[in-house]
Amino acid sequence: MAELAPRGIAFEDVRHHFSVGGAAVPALGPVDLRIEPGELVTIAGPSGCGKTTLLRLLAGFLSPSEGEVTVGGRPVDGPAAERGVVFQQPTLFPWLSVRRNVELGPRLRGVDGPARRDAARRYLDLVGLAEFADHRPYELSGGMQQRCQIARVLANEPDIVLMDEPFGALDALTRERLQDELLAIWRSTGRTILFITHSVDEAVFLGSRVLVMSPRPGRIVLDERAVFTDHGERVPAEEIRALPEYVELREEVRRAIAA
Ligand SMILES: Nc1ncnc2c1ncn2[C@@H]1O[C@H](COP(=O)(O)OP(=O)(O)OP(=O)(O)O)[C@@H](O)[C@H]1O
Repeated sequence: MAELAPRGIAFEDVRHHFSVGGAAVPALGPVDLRIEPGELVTIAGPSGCGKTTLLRLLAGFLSPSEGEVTVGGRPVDGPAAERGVVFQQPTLFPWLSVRRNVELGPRLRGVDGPARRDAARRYLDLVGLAEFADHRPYELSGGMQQRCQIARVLANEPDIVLMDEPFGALDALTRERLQDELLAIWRSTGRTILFITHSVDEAVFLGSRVLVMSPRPGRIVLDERAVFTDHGERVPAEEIRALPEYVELREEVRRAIAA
């Protein structure tokens, strides 16, 4: 097998089961997966197939029942700042301003005041919230709160960003805007991103690589390179979505999910 880049992610023969009423219920696996730094991997699959479980194993919130998850060759043995998680519902502290929410991670890591403020400014700017730095989270719309959460995670300078249906609760227009913003952030930061979605279109539009999982216990049944993110900067989203190869991959993903 080809050598994985130093900060690459590997799932090796990973299985996970949950104990329900004393019985082991298989939720995931076996999964063998290698992700190179800088990939934007989208993961789709039927409800309950184990997408979140896969993400939680990489986040270090769960340990696999069997097999091993490694980053840069080191086993994942708990959460770490190098792996940031963006949840479906923003997890912001309502009593802190937007800026202080974003500064919190760097503050906990002992980053000094000026550097913290710099990081907050840079990432709030990146997600288009610079003007709202002194607002409280509850003064923001759902989409803005989600952008704030993304800035908060990026301010920790994670190598890997794990996103669990981050745009699922947003209206269609906001969602499309955030998709474009995420691609811009990905291009400008070069982060590795794993992005779970229920939307076939979102998976194909965002992914540099698209994975589809089978029904529980989830295995990877489709693993395709997608090139549409390469067009993103030059070609409007609606033109990308009309490309024959885009439509074809969307159908392929849809069929894989339905199989
Ligand atoms: N803590 C738990 N205890 C018992 N079973 C669990 C637990 N967490 C998840 N499961 C089960 O494991 C399976 C996979 O769950 P998971 O949340 O990973 O799926 P998913 O693909 O993310 O689902 P969805 O798309 O609906 O969010 C499901 O059948 C779920 O009921």
